[in-house]
Amino acid sequence: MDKNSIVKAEILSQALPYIQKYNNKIVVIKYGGNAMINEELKMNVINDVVLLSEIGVKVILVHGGGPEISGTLKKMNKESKFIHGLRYTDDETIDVVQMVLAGKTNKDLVKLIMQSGGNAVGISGIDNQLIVAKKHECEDDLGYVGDIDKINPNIILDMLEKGYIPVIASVGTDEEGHTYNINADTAAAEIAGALSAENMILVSDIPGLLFDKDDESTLIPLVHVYEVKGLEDKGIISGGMIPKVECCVRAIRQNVKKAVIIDGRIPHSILIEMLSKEGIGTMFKR
Ligand SMILES: Nc1ncnc2c1ncn2[C@@H]1O[C@H](COP(=O)(O)OP(=O)(O)O)[C@@H](O)[C@H]1O
Ligand SMILES: CC(=O)N[C@@H](CCC(=O)OP(=O)(O)O)C(=O)O
Repeated sequence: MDKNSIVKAEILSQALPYIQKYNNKIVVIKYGGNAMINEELKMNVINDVVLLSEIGVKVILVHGGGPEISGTLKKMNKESKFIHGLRYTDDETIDVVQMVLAGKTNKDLVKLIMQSGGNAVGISGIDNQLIVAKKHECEDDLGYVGDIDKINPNIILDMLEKGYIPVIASVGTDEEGHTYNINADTAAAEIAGALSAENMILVSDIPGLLFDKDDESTLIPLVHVYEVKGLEDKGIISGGMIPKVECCVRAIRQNVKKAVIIDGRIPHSILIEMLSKEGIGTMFKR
């Protein structure tokens, strides 16, 4: 008997309890733009998403695309400005955000899922008023950056029911029809919360939450919600990590059982997180 076959069978059999645990359960995966840059890694992430869907997990893919938005703005000679991890979004920028996120990035991901053998439908938070937004409140005026007022999840449930993987771009709209730029981590957390998801996974290009953001060996594997304030006060959480961590906390507070930040650069990081006892990245717990 080939030794390799035995190892493979062993791995599959160890995954069985996790496959059973997640059967028919909703899992929200947020795929960030920084982990989308390399085509090979992109295919790796997409293959994992399709595999999970094939084994009966109700996967929802919420995506960002920050670097693509910045790249398009740069071609227009417009510099991007971020305040506390959120993009300052003026009239011109919101059009670019909608065009890039709900257009190219969304449809590219749908195409990859189809190529990988899955069934996907791409929508944005504007469709069927999935994400009802309002202007983001803070001391700085960020223009058309939105906070989420309400999630209308029926369209997602209909898609899942029919066996489609919903691929969701993080833009929303208000009653007057203004479009808002929503941080994709925020969109994932509110969607996960509205659907009481079993798990929310934020796929980025960092190992997880680090004690020292410039030293990848300083991973914090587990964070309790009550510890977050202290980490913020010590300045450990900054930039794009601020919305990410806040979203994990919000998801947990809305009864999502587990929220994790994982590294999309590691092949099959989603499967390692979901189907093995080792886990990966930073897990947030109540
Ligand atoms: N404590 C920390 N641990 C890890 N990353 C951190 C930390 N504090 C700030 N960061 C920054 O947050 C970034 C991740 O956020 P972001 O770039 O918005 O990711 P994504 O595009 O995947 O949503 C990292 O690249 C890093 O520069
Ligand atoms: C308000 C705000 O900052 N919105 C983000 C939306 C895209 C996003 O979140 O993309 P990543 O997940 O790739 O960072 C932006 O304009 O970049």
